[in-house]
Amino acid sequence: MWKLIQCSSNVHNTFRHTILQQCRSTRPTYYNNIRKAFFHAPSKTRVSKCAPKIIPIGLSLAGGAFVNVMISRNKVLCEPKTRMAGYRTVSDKNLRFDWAKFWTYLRPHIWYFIAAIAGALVVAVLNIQIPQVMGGLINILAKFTESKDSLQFMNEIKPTAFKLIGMYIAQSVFTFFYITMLSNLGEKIAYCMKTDLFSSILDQDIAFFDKNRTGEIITRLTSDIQDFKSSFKQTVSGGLRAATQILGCSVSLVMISPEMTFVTLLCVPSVIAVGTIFGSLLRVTSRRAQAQNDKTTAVADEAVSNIRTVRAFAMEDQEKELFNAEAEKGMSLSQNLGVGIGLFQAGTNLFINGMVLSTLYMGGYLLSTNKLSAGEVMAYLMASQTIQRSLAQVSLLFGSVIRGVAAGSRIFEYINMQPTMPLKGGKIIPDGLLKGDIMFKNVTFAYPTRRQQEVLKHFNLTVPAGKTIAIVGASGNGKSTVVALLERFYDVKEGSITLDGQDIRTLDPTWLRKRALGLISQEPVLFGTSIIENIRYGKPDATDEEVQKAAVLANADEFITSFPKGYNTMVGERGVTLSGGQKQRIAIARALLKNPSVLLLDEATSALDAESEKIVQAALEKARAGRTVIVIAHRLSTIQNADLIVVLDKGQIVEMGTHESLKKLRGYYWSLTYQQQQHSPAG
Ligand SMILES: Nc1ncnc2c1ncn2[C@@H]1O[C@H](COP(=O)(O)OP(=O)(O)OP(=O)(O)O)[C@@H](O)[C@H]1O
Repeated sequence: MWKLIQCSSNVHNTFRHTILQQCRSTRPTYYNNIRKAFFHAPSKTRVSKCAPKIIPIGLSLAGGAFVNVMISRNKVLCEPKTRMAGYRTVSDKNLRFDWAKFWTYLRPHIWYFIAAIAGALVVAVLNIQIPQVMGGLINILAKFTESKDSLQFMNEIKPTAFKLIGMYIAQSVFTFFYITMLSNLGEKIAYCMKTDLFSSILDQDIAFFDKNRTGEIITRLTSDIQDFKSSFKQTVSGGLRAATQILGCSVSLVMISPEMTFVTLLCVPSVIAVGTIFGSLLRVTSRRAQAQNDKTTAVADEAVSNIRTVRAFAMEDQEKELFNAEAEKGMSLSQNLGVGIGLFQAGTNLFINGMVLSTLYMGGYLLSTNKLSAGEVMAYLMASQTIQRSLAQVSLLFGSVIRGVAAGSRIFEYINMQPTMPLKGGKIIPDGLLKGDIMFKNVTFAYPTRRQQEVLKHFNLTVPAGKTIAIVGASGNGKSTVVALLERFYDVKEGSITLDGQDIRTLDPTWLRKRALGLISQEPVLFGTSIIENIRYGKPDATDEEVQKAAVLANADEFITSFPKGYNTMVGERGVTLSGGQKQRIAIARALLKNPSVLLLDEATSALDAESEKIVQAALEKARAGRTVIVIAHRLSTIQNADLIVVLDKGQIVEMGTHESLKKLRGYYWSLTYQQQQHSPAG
């Protein structure tokens, strides 16, 4: 299957240009159509009005790569397995169950599967034979209804009765065996899928998290995995047993009486046809219901994780209303699904009961004409009842299959997603050689979720190693974006960012974040563990002494050691048991522990009161020594000592200089300082 191409917009522009150039020479007749389609493209992935036919184009890419690209009705597709730097290919129909992927999970545990199948087959064979043995038993009973010779009766019935007991015991043992095997298999597959899913989610671009709500993402990890697992177990165990029993008992039925079997099975094909149509309708409803459940979870997740904001704005009622509305939509979709499944099961029951009645009618008739014995009628009834039970099980499994396939499709959608920015791989500047020279060269950038809004426009900035640069400007002017780009949370649309002369896109992102850069932001996020573990997050292999040294540097050691449990104090969820200033100093210690060459301070003291700000500021002053520092600050009083102050307005640098020179300029910076002096308590 051809894969849909996705790429970041700057890559897309180059790609578009390359396609058009090559198309002009190889497919001149389609050139205009394709050109029109590309230039009307509303987003990077879809081509709105496109060439009427499928047009394959051989495409040579930079670096000697050659791929076949296909412009289909409204999409640009490339060959499966094609890998192009900067592109990600996604399955055209994201929400289809990916059987090939599923096989990669099943394959390593195939022996469990085979063992389970073998066990289930033995059980099924026993289930098929039991009615026949039971029929024999009935025939013996019928024979002795007139005669009162109990000794003879015991002698005749013993072998058949023991055979039956043996079969029942074997049936139990093999049932235990195959269910255990299947359960193990299901757990192993679910474990592998869950870990791959989590890993894929964590590897996604930051833009993915901008687009998708946390609750929706978490649902895939929790209820979708759970649904898939239980559906898999139920379907394989129940389905396998039911299928073999239906097949085996059908053979028995034919052997006992072909005429009766003919009558019984007359209506099966039509039932299968109706079931298939019904099934696809139910699958769609099930997917919708699950998507709606995700939304409901997301609303709850947001409300609960932001409970303080909800409480502070007295928004409990509105949150409840929002949740209720989403839950109601979910309920109505699930109700529709329930009605569908109910209809299906009711129809199946009707069919099954019809089968029993016709069997009795025909059986009675054949018995009266001596074509069948009582035991044979009994065996026939038991076999047809086994089929009946199996069919009932199939109809029950149906709902579970639908839920499982929908859950699996959603899990594979995320597992198959490839981030456009790798997390690892690339150049590393060896320790000791990293200086910390930073340069933004003609950078233009728009967030992936808002492509029309250019947040930085032709932004140029040089930060020499060891210097402190402050970026100031009104809110929403792109200050934090500068930091986000340096951290490579996003890639620039145009231009480049270099560290010691190396484009950061060529550097190993893990090394860049772990070793080169230290970020301290306004809202320090701590994990719900001990203080020492929170600081150690900056360098997992740090010794206790290193942790304490970083805490001393961050002016945090004093307050930490004043706690009864010192560094082992638990901080509570997101650090709720600490004050803002304390949390911030732990975050500083965490960043300093990795000894970064570049320190990024994004409004690190803005959320603090004057007293805490002074302590944190003192910690930051110590931390600055020997590092390149980029400070973003609202309170201009905190950045007066910076070597250079850059004033941003609407994503462009409008002024640059030292505090004194900018004040003399009496421009934007001066007016910002003036406004703050007016509003400060002293002013
Ligand atoms: N993840 C995002 N997705 C889409 N747009 C964003 C995102 N983050 C920020 N923006 C937008 O980018 C613009 C610049 O935001 P940025 O956070 O860089 O401003 P700022 O100058 O740091 O503001 P503040 O001083 O208030 O923190 C704003 O218009 C903002 O709405």
